[in-house]
Formats: sequence, structure tokens, C-alpha cells
Amino acid sequence: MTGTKNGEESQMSIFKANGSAITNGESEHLSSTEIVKKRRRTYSRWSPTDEGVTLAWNNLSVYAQSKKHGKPFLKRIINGVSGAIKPGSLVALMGSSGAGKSSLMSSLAYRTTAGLRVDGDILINGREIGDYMRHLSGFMHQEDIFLPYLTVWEHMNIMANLKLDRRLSPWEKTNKIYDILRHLGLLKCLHSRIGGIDQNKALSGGEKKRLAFATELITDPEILFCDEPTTGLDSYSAQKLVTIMNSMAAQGKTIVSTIHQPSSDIFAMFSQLILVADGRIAYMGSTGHALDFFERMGYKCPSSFGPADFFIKTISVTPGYEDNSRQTIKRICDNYIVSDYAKEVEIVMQYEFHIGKTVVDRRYELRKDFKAVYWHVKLFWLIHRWFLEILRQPSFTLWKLFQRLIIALIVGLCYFGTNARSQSGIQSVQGIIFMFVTENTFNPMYSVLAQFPETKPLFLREYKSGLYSPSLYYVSRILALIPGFIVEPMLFVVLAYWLSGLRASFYAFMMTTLITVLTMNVSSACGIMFSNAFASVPASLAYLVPFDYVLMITSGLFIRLSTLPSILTWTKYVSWMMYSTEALSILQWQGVSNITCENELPGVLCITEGTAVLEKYSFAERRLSQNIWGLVILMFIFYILGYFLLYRKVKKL
Ligand SMILES: Nc1ncnc2c1ncn2[C@@H]1O[C@H](COP(=O)(O)OP(=O)(O)OP(=O)(O)O)[C@@H](O)[C@H]1O
Repeated sequence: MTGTKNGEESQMSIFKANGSAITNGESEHLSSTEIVKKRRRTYSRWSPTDEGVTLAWNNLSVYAQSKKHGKPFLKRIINGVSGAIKPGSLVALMGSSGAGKSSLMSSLAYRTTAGLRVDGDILINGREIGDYMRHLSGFMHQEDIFLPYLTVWEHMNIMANLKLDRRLSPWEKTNKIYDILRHLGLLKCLHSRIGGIDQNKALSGGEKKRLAFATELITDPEILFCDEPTTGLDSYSAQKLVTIMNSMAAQGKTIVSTIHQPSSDIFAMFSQLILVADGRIAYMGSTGHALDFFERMGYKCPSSFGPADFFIKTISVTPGYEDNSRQTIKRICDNYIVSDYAKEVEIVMQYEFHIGKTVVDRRYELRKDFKAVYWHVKLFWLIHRWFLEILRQPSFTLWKLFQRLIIALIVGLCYFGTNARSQSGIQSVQGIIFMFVTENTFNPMYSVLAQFPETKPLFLREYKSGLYSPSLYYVSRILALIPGFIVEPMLFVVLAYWLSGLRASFYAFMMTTLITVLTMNVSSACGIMFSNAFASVPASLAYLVPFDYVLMITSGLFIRLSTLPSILTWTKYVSWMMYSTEALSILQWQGVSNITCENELPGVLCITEGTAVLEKYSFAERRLSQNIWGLVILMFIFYILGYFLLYRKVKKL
């Protein structure tokens, strides 16, 4: 590693080094074992090495906030465990459901959720774990979360541009991506869309798992955590994946993986085994010696059982036999603590906690040289990603535009031939304005409600892995939506304005377009604020619908604003429908003085001046710029509030 530019050399050679090669996703072990052995730390000689990372933990407890009879208390999930994992190990972390595997692994990976508290020491090469783990380690989650409309190449390219050192050239990044995809057998799907659950043209489950794996390999992590990577895969795909993990470990990587019910073949590929039972360690040591350990305590694996199934069955709490099961678990855990296996682990751990701490020239130090991508570059790639996703969603682009054009056509045709300079024309013009405002308020406000919740799981995962901040997510998501917020209302106005016979003035047309675009943007900002304020789309809807009524009533067409009850006068300040309606009305009636009184009825006032039309609705000509500023300010207020609501939610998780 030394002498290379920020570890690129190692980053560029994930699969090439040290005599292990994978061809078409298959692994062939060459004579790598000896090479690896030489490179690994030899603890018996107390000699430090700068290759790979050793993970050690001492007296580690994990607590979850829980409630009993309404009173909060801390529930202990992991109970003062210690251990160590050497470089070049492929570790199977196993235990029955609820034993604490995920909690232990996420603590070791420095990726616990907000509800968990971790006590104890965790070291990487003698140094306490911290934020640097984000560059040093990878974490493959059990559930894959991808943007389904992106292709494999787009996904990998964006991730490489977000994750890798900023000094790497595009050529180096591309090479790296090709290298990883080739070795994971994904090159053939390079331009296939990833796909969601309901899409036919998509990657298979196994390919998605490998893509998730590939995503973690981009940074060439020294230590990789995998949460049930084989779950949902057929035995062939599972074996293929574990084979790849095995060959990576053979190159000196440290890999920890929780795994459920592996076949005997897959199980045998793991070099180390950690059994977790009831928050304690029931066994930690070489996979090959685990059967011996159990046999010595009188637990012999029947020939009909695979070893993995046997271990899990032995350390599980059997319903109906809870006390017996717990006694068995206690006995096994107690026996492990005093066993030679535990002593072996203890040696490594003690080394890490004492001598290892004083050795500074170790591999993790080299990652300190890592130069993260600039925030504006991240912003670019994030916008690019969301934009591609939006553009490829038929419901969000073509169909939506088509729907808008149809509505514009209907509005235009309904009011076609309107004579605006007549008494009935006044009603028609105000009707068209109402349609312009409502169509660009309610539709966009409801359609953005799902935008943030849809991408929230992906955002949370990437945010927790340190990829970008909530503000970058929020701003990039909005900037990717804004082109749609401009094009849609413009198309609507272009068609509906001229068909419906509104004022034939270039100025009025341009200003109407501007105000309609602003209306849609304020409405979308309000929808985004609501979607970030509540936990789900139905909850946002529950509050948004009553709010809409207030908006509509205070738009100025249904009630004279001067007659609003004093308790509701504030509503006109947040009612952008009022700002838009007043501004659009001003544009139509400003300077008009030739309104005819065609069918004069006795006792009905004939309006002949535009100002009188405006007065009828409590509108005033002088407020045009005030209304436009009102729209702009409201938009920013909604966006800013939306961000704080998102931020508050994220910090709680
Ligand atoms: N954030 C949390 N709040 C409350 N309890 C939690 C939390 N996280 C985990 N637990 C509890 O801790 C215990 C261990 O959970 P964990 O997910 O680590 O188990 P596991 O062995 O990974 O199980 P599985 O194999 O089913 O995923 C469970 O009883 C779980 O309910």
C-alpha cells in the first residue's frame, strides 16, 4: 500500500492480487494460502503487520430502549461479549432469530440505529472505531434498495462518483467498475434496468444481491459486513456469492457475515464461526473445530443434520422447553468462555488492546489520506440520479404531461370564444383563472406527497453510511423535480390561455405563465413540507385535505377577503391561491374600461371598468408585485420548513 496514491493501487486490484482469481463469477483457489498466511499478523510472535485489519472488541454490551408497563427501560441485547477477528477471515455469524446477530454486527460496523446504545470497546487495528469506518468498511444490508429505473452501469457509475476518492480520474473509476462487475458476473447486465418487485425486465434476485455486493466493493473496503447476503437466493447463487467472499478473504480482507441455514458446502467455505445465543457468545473459532467443541460437551451432530442446522438447533430456545433450552445455552456459553478457543481469541484481543494500540504504522492510517468528493459534485450526481429516475417513470413524465394537456384542452374548449368584455365574460374569466389556479395547486400538491417517502429508505441507508447529508438529499431531490414544476404549468398555460380567449397581450400571457409556474412551485413546496411532516402518505393526506379547504375558501373568489372572520384573517397570508387569483385577475382587468352591459337586468349593477371587477373581489391593482413576492416567499418558507421537518425526523432515527 505504501507509496500509492491514497490507496488506489489496492482499490484497483480487488480481484487481481495474490494468486486468487475469479473467472465468470467462479473462484479458483490457487496457491494463495501460503501467501496470505505470510501476510497475516502472527500473534504468537507479537509482530505487527501493515496488511489487512483486525477487529477486536472487549466487554461489549448493546442495549435497546424498550418499555415495560408503560415505563421505559434499557433491554440488554448483547451481554458483555469479547472477541477478535483477524484479516483474511471469512466469518459466519450465526444464531437463532432474535439472538442478537444483527445488533452485534451493526455495533462492530459502527452502524447502529438510534434506538440502540453500545457500551464497551471496539478497535480496528488497535484504534477505536469511529467515523473513519465509513471509508474503511462496507456494509451489505439484508434488503437491497435500488432505484429500479436505473441501469446497472448508471447505478455503479453514480455510486463510484459519490463514494470514491475525488482524485481518481473518470477512467480509473470506469475501470474499477468494469473490474468489479466482470468478476461478479454482472457485465452481461451492464445496461439492464435494475427493476423493482413488479417489473418484468429486471435483474434476478441473485443478480441484485451481487449488485448490492458490487456496490460495497467500489471502495475496496478492508472489512466487509454482510447481513444475510444469501437470503432469498437459490443454492447455486448463494454458493457463487460465498465463493466470491471466500476469495476476497483469501486476499486478506476481513469479512463478517450473518447467515441463515447455510448448506454444508456453503458453511464449509467460512473459515471462522461465531455463534450468538441469548446475547452471549456460544462459540468463536475455526469452523472446523466447532463440532468438536459441541461434541466434548455431549452434543453430537446427528448424521442427518448439517453442522449449521445442528448448531442453531442446539443453541435455540425451543417453545415449551424454554427453561431447559436456556440452561443448555448458559452451559454452552459458560463452557466456551473457559475453552481453548476463547483463549485463542483472547490472545488476539489482548494484543489489539495493548501492544496493537501502540503500533501506529498500520493500514487504516493510509485511509486517512482519503479525499471525499466535494459537496457540489455530490449534488450534481444526486440530481442526475433522481432526474433519471423521475424521467423514466412513465407515470411521472409522459402520462402526467399528457393528462395536463388534456385538462388544458378541456378548460380551453369550455371557455372557447369567451367575450371577456361583457358581464357574462367577467364570470368566465374569473372561472378560467380559478381553473388555472386550482389545476396548478391541488394536482401537484398531492402528486409530490409520495416523492420523499418513496426514496426515504434509500436516503437513510446512504446517509447512515456517510455518503451525503440530509441537506444534499433534500436539495438534490427538489432540484431534480423543479424542471417538471416548470414545464408542466407552461404547457398548460400555452394551450389553455389562447384557446379560452384570455387577454390577447404578450405581457399578460408571459406574466400569467410566470404566476402559474410560481403557483405550481409553491403548491409542490407545500406538498413536500407536508410529506416531511408526517410519517406516511395517508397521515399527510389527513392533514392536507382540511388545509386545502382553507386554501380554496380564502382564494378570494368565494368570499370577500374583507369579510373573513377576524379569527381567520391570518389564513389569507398563507393562501397562495389568493395571491395567484388576485395577480391573475389584475393581469386580465388592469386598464380595462370597455366592458359592455349586454343583458341589463333591473337592480343588477353593470360593471364597465376592470378596476370595478377587481374591487368586487376585494382585489387591488397595486398589489401585483406584492402577490408575486408573496408566492416566492411562501415557496421558500415551505421548502425551509420541509427541510427542518425532514432533519428532525432523520435525527430521531
Ligand atoms: N432498536 C431496537 N429496539 C428494541 N429492540 C430491539 C432493537 N433492535 C433489536 N432489538 C431486539 O434485540 C433482539 C436481537 O435483535 P437482532 O435483530 O440483533 O437479532 P438477530 O439475531 O439478528 O435476529 P434475526 O435473525 O431474526 O434478524 C431482538 O429481541 C430484537 O427484538
